[in-house]
Amino acid sequence: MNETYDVVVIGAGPAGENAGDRAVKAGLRVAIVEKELVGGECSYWGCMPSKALLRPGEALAALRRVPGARAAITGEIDVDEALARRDSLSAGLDDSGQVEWVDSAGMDLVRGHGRLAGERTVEVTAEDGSVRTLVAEKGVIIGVGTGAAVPPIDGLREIRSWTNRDVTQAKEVPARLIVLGGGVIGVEMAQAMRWLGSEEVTIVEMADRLIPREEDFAGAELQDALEEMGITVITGARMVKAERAADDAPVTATLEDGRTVTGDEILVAVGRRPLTDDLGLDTVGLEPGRYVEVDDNLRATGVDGGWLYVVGDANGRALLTHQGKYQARIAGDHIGGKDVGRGAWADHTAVPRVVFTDPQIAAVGMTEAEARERYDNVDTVRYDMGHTAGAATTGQGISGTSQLVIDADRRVIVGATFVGPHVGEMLHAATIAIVGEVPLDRLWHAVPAYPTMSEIWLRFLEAYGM
Ligand SMILES: Cc1cc2nc3c(=O)[nH]c(=O)nc-3n(C[C@H](O)[C@H](O)[C@H](O)COP(=O)(O)OP(=O)(O)OC[C@H]3O[C@@H](n4cnc5c(N)ncnc54)[C@H](O)[C@@H]3O)c2cc1C
Ligand SMILES: NC(=O)c1ccc[n+]([C@@H]2O[C@H](COP(=O)([O-])OP(=O)(O)OC[C@H]3O[C@@H](n4cnc5c(N)ncnc54)[C@H](O)[C@@H]3O)[C@@H](O)[C@H]2O)c1
Repeated sequence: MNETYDVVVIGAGPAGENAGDRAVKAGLRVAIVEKELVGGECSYWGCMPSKALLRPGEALAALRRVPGARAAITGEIDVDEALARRDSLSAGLDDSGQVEWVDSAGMDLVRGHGRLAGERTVEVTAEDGSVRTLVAEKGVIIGVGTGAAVPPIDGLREIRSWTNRDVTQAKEVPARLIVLGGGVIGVEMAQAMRWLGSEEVTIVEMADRLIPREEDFAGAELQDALEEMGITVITGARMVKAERAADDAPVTATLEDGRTVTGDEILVAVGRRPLTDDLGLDTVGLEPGRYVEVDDNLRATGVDGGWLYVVGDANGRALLTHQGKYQARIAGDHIGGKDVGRGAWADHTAVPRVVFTDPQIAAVGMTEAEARERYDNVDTVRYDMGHTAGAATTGQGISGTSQLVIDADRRVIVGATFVGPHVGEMLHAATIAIVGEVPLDRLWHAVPAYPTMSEIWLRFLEAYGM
């Protein structure tokens, strides 16, 4: 027999959970389908465990920069305690807390693999093979997320390798780690593993710099910091082969120029693929295995009737928890009949991004290159965080380039990048300035407190001639 709801959400990650929650708050009856752990990738194999693994090293690095305090460091990182903290922050892979939350939010949890079976219909196959059919009178919200992409490198798919799941839940720190991909996961996990005791960490990145989607100075300054702590960074390199003589033997990776790198583990971190291949997309005229294109109300553009929403990683707009949750709130409100204004327009103009390494890279809005494509007159202004009084009082040797990208015709900020310890906490000011299109002449009156690192805002404006 079919079970009828107003809304069926497929995928109980951060995006699906939030979309369902908002739909309930709008008075709708909601079922949420989950095939693995309620909470999704972020809670167990993403944001939370990765930040837990980085934090001890980051805290120690911060203390080492403080003369007088650094003498108090007399030991090493307690790796067992660090891993236990990781376990705690990822709930020991136990989703009972999240299940309780789903319940308290008023959603019905349906365990199993959900698939569309035509318009407004979801079939859920449970682990025991039984199938339930859920009918969604108002609509279906897809929030199925992504999995690690594994490139077609000779041997790589055949040997034992690590994805984000293995590295974030590692029980031991490998002595030698090869990291394929110098994007966000690659650099964060390379630094975490090095801090936690890996003797040799080698990053192999195809592009000519780390974090290639951000400003070039950011990747270069991060590379300097990683190399200084003993990490080998190879950029502009193509891996052509990966092999192990036996499952427990070391892995040897061969690069296109003949160089080889040896490790105990190899982490593959070259991007993601949407989990839309086995989702019944073909039953509603969409192509399986792709990111589903959506409009700013998060409705799939290729589906008539506006009943299918896709939120979070699965629409490929911005593979970030906060952005998925933002979309989810808009989708949940929209399906509940609320006025959502222009919808998820910030996806195009003001996506905040933080790479949680030391130094951090924090960016929002457009890079300089993106802005130059979009606007006729673009100015940039750079300043070194190290020259602020806040950096001097925080510690010794703090430095890092920061930059504003300005649409000179409107005199508003359209992009910002900060490099330095803990600069992620500075990012929201820039996000507000971009979203609010705050004119620079008005910003002049937003006076940063002395002595904070936020004083860089004053220095930016002075450097811009104000
Ligand atoms: C190592 C790592 C670190 C990260 N760090 C950060 C960070 O610091 N900050 C940040 O903002 N982002 C971070 N991210 C990205 C973040 O994890 C994702 O953007 C976020 O999890 C996406 O949320 P989602 O709800 O769209 O998908 P997911 O979290 O992937 O959840 C999707 C859920 O759907 C379920 N599902 C899939 N298919 C089906 C199906 N057919 N039927 C039923 N259920 C299904 C899955 O089991 C999963 O539970 C990180 C990612 C990784 C891998
Ligand atoms: N702090 C955060 O917010 C955070 C942390 C981790 C992950 N994430 C999210 O997860 C997503 C996935 O992370 P990711 O690091 O896997 O992807 P990514 O897109 O950030 O980086 C992948 C990197 O791999 C490189 N690459 C691709 N193919 C390659 C190959 N064959 N050989 C060598 N290098 C290759 C790319 O040039 C790129 O630099 C990110 O885009 C981000 O949105 C966010």
